[in-house]
Amino acid sequence: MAKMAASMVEGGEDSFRKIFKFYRRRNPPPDLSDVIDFSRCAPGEQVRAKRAPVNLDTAAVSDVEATRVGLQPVREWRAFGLRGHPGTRSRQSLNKVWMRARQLLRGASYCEVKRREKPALRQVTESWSHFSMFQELKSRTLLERLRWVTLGYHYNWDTKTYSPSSHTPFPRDLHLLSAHVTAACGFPGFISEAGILNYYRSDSSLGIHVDESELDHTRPLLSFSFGQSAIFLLGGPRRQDPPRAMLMHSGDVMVMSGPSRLLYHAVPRILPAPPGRLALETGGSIQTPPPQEGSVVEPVSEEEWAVCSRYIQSSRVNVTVRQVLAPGQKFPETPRSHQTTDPGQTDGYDDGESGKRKRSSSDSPYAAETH
Ligand SMILES: O=C(O)CCC(=O)C(=O)O
Ligand SMILES: [Fe+2]
Repeated sequence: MAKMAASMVEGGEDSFRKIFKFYRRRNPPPDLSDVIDFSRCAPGEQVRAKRAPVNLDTAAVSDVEATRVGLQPVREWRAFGLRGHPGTRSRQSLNKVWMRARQLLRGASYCEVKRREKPALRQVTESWSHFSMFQELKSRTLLERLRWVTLGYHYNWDTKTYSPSSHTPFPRDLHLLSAHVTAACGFPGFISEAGILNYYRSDSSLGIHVDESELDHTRPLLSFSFGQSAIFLLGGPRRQDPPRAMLMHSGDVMVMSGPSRLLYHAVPRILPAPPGRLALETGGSIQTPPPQEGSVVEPVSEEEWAVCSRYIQSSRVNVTVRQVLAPGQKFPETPRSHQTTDPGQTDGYDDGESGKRKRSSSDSPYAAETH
């Protein structure tokens, strides 16, 4: 079975879609032996050929700065790159930084939320206060329906653009967290301008896509994962390039930078978190974590913390943070529409089965449901 995924990699044209379907399959469940699990790499261990340790700039972020945003000191992070990734020439096409993230599901309480409502499939954009958002989320059914939230420059799913007319201030704590992670990875001066939070239930998936709507691609894209684990497929610069499968666990941070910034990727499957993994985030209980001295992270109420802790026992939350503009760059007068696929593809985010899923403003391209 492991051979099956491997042979698809040689398959050419549709190999990404085939592998996506292979990992999404319910019956029989797929063999996961080809899926890279960075968490199984002990610190200092000589990693297999595919993986390579990444040098972090430990001087870029002081221990105090790291602690303030909920990070461990940089010297304690375990960072890996992916060597010889198919479709890239980079020997370190992917940096994966391991950290202990203390704050969870914070995105669910950020204001200005876009959400999709079922069964009316109505997309609404609303300004919600922190409090009313939380009140809404307490309703189990609403929480189950939540698929995505946007921050900063809100992404327009129809035009695939960001614009200055749809903007709310980017949360300071998430920006500082992102700026410290990028600085430690060798990218100082990162400005967090847009965020997309994806909420995954156990049967959710995210279709094959590339994130290219940002106007400056020289800046890295960050991805923070919380809750249940996911199989993440990282392909090449062309839609059909075969992907490599890896696990994203709670607390993982992925930094897509350099040539890997514009690689196709997808999430075909959500998997239960390894035993004990979520205890890191919840501190082993559903009690609110004690406030850290000097912390920049907004405090959460006990009630809010309990809802979030419960939610991630069965769901996955992924937060991507993007810099949209280069320093000093302005939005064009007439926004250009971005295609998120290579020529020939009409649908930016597909679910691995061409034509099956049509996108519109009432149908979020993110966290595509499998059913
Ligand atoms: O959920 C993930 O790990 C990936 C999310 C992603 O690719 C995106 O938001 O563009
Ligand atoms: Fe993406």
